[in-house]
Amino acid sequence: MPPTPTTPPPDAVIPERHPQAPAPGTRLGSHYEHCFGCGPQHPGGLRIDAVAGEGLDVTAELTVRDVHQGGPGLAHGGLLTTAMDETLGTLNWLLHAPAVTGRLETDFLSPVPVDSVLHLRAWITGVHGRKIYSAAEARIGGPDGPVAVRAQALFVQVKLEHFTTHGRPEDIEKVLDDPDLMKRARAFEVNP
Ligand SMILES: CCCCCCCC(=O)SCCNC(=O)CCNC(=O)[C@H](O)C(C)(C)COP(=O)(O)OP(=O)(O)OC[C@H]1O[C@@H](n2cnc3c(N)ncnc32)[C@H](O)[C@@H]1OP(=O)(O)O
Repeated sequence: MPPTPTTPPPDAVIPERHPQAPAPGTRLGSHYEHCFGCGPQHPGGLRIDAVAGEGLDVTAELTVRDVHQGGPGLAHGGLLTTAMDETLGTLNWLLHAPAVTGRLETDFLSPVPVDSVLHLRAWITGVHGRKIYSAAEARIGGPDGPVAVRAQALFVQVKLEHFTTHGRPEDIEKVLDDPDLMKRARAFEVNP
């Protein structure tokens, strides 16, 4: 593939897994209960629950449901991009570096019928300053099935202020008022 802004530059590095990264096999759960990508409280959300891999990688599964349709009986492409975005976002946990999507490129290789189980995998391809480069794929029918969707991304590391400055105030306040410290931290992936 030709280089794009999501291709790591030659002097990007592959960092170490953070010493406090979740152990391989750990379910990462939801970072925010109302998140469209992973929140259990979201009625139509994707409820992605990624699992930490051995290295700088994660896996997840997504069952495509009726509410995810674009064409009749087929997954909406934007929805599939969201699944890639969310899975890529969980890589933050392996670096302990809160980061947001700056750029996300998605290739749709084959249609994805409703009721399909997608096997998602995401991995870090390089880090350069605040920029985290990563890639993901979604295989259909099993972890070794054909690749239906492929993505490359550039995430940019941010500070807590990114969320507290820009988020709708009532939602930020609700999170900050939560007595559960872990929930507060995870909502912003500030101290994963
Ligand atoms: C809590 C986690 C939830 C996880 C959910 C899944 C992930 C998400 O969907 S996050 C939500 C979607 N993303 C966003 O809302 C981000 C919106 N954008 C922004 O806030 C800003 O543009 C942001 C933070 C990405 C970059 O801004 P800023 O911090 O000022 O950095 P900036 O100096 O512009 O860029 C830093 C570097 O990234 C590069 N960069 C930034 N954006 C892009 C881009 N779109 N394409 C290519 N390069 C980019 C810059 O060129 C710069 O490179 P260099 O260091 O070599 O000069």
